[in-house]
Amino acid sequence: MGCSGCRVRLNSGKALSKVSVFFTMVLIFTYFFYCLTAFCDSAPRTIYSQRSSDRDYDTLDDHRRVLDELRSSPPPRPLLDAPPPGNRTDFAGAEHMDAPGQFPQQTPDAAIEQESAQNNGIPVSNTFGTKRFPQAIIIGVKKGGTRALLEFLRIHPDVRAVGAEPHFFDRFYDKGLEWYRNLMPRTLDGQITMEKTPSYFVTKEAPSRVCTMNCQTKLIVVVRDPVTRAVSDYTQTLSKNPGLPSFQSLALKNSSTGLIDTTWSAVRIGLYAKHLENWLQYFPLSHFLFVSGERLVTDPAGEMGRVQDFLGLKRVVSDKHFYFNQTKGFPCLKKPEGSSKPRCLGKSKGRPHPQIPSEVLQRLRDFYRPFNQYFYQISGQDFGWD
Ligand SMILES: Nc1ncnc2c1ncn2[C@@H]1O[C@H](COP(=O)(O)OS(=O)(=O)O)[C@@H](OP(=O)(O)O)[C@H]1O
Repeated sequence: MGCSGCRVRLNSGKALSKVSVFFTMVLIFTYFFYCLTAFCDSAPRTIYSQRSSDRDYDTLDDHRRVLDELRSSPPPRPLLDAPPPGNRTDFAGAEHMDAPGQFPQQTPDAAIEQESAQNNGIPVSNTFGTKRFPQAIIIGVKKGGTRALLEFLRIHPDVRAVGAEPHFFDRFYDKGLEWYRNLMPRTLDGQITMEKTPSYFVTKEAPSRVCTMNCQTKLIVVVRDPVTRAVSDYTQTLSKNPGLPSFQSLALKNSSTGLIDTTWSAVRIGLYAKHLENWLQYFPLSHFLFVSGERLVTDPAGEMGRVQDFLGLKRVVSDKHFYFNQTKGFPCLKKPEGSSKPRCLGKSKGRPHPQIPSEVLQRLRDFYRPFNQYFYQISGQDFGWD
């Protein structure tokens, strides 16, 4: 009895081991089948496939890290390797307004990143719309009021603009048009892409280059009395280099003759007619809008009306967006895009100018007069600087 029990146990043991061998074989077969059809993730890989997979993770990590860095820290990094001495504050985000804040002055990358950050962390601008070449560019003039104009325009829901100055058509042209297009914010159909780089107006090659991108581009030039503009330019340089020689010693070739030194950029930039002639070789006058830098201060809404008409936009930006800030001495925005606070431009916009001897200013005024007259003639607008 005892032995027959042993046999039964022996037989059932054999049957069990046969079943387990069968299942093991099935498992091994299935495993190899999956490996052969490349679905097997746990199979040992070749060195190449391991590397490429690591690379995928690295890339993802890199993207995540860069995005995190951009989100967590405001971007103090200068956009472009070497911004020109006269424009550094435009890149570094170094401009601070009198209370309660400042307009964005940051790198293109950061400006683009901020667009997504502004949507409660939902990268709306990264997912919708298309990066397009600008249909309109503020090409000048330096110290004319270009930042104010761009920030006023950015209130408009149909305008999307790069925050910083890309300097593509003067300094970074060799990076190629795709590089430039990539700096642009995404826009939906019907929205206008814009940028401002005031040095384009005085860059010889800029007109042909802009035309190579698109000869239909609309061009906006903010012009200001060239004498005040020169002093403003000098003030900016002086703020970065307190040891700078006096304005008069730079503006005059020699004090006894009173001849103006036209090689000094602060003087040369104010020869608007000369620079405009260069642009008119590539663009008809109808492609230009000349904005008065003076009226942009005294009547921002009026000047913005002209700009919106020129761009074919609905007149959205109006009186109700501005108030005159007595402390700043300039118009400020009641409620700029993405903020609930009223804001003025940074400290480097609208700063006090040093006292310049009146005879030097008069000498400059006399020098500019014929150029101004000629500019009024070509542009068809009298800015009343004389
Ligand atoms: N609303 C408002 N707030 C402050 N400043 C204003 C404003 N509107 C025009 N301006 C004038 O803009 C001048 C600076 O011009 P830009 O922005 O073209 O300068 S830059 O070329 O970008 O450096 C700046 O020149 P300065 O007064 O010499 O600082 C201002 O006079």
